Amino acid sequence: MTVKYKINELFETIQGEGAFTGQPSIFIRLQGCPVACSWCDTKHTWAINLEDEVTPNAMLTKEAESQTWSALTVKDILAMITAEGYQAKHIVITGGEPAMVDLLPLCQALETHGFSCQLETSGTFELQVSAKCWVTVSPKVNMKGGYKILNSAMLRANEIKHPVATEQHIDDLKALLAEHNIVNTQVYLQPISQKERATALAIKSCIENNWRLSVQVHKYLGIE
Ligand SMILES: C[S@@+](CC[C@H](N)C(=O)[O-])C[C@H]1O[C@@H](n2cnc3c(N)ncnc32)[C@H](O)[C@@H]1O
Ligand SMILES: Nc1nc2[nH]cc(C(=O)O)c2c(=O)[nH]1
Ligand code: SF4
Ligand SMILES: [Mg+2]
Repeated sequence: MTVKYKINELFETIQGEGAFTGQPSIFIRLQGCPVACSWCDTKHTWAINLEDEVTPNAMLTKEAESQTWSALTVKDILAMITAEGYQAKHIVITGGEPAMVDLLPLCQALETHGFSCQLETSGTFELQVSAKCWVTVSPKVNMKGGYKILNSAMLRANEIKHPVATEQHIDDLKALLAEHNIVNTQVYLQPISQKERATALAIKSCIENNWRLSVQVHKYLGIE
C-alpha cells in the first residue's frame, strides 16, 4: 500500500532556525508527537485524532494553527508543491515528531525532483531518511513523554540545535555531547520563546563554548 503522511501544514517561507537560516524553504509539518516538551511551540501537532482529518485543500488553506491534518501520498505532496508554484528548492520536514514514520520514500521522491531535504527531529526515534538529508537534531532531555535521545540520531546529526532557558539546559547539553562522544558536530543554542534571559544565557554560553546562536528569526519577523 502506498504510504500516506499525516500533514498538519505545508507552506513556503524562510528557514528561521539553525544552519539554513535565511534559506527559502517549503515546510512539511507532520501531525503527531508523544515527546511532550513543556515549552513546545507547536502543541497543536501532538494529538492524532481520526476525527481531525480534513481535505488536502482545507489543510493547505488553513489560516490559524489547528490540530487538523490531511493524509497525503508522496505523489500528492509533489503535485501540491507544483500547483502552489513554490520556488524554494529546500524542503524542511518537521512536526510534531516527523521521525515517528518512515521518511525515506518522501526524501527519495523529493530529491529525485531536485529538492534538498532537511529533517527537524528530537532524535528520539530511529531515523528513516535518505543519506543526503540534512538532519537537525534537537535533543530532548527528561521530557514528560519519557522518550530518550538515541545514540544513532546524535551520531547522524548534521547539526545539534538545543533550546535553552536555564543553566540546567546547558549542563544537559554538555552531558549529552560527552555521553555520545560528539566533538565535531556544529552546535546551535536556541533561546526558548524569545525570552530575554534565555537569549542572554544563550549568547553567553555560545561565546564560552564556541557554539552558534539560533534565534528563530521568523518569530522576530512575524512570519510563519
Ligand atoms: C516544533 S519542533 C518539531 C520537530 C521535532 N519534534 C523537534 O523537536 O526537533 C521544531 C524545533 O522547534 C524547537 N522549539 C520548539 N518549541 C520551542 C520554543 N518554545 N522555543 C524555541 N525553540 C523551540 C524544537 O526544539 C525544534 O528544534
Ligand atoms: N520559518 C520557520 N522556520 C522554522 N525552522 C524550524 C521550524 C519548525 O517548526 O520546525 C520553523 C518554522 O515553523 N518556521
Ligand atoms: S519533540 Fe518537538 S514537537 Fe514534540 S513536543 Fe518537543 S519540541 Fe514539540
Ligand atoms: Mg516552528
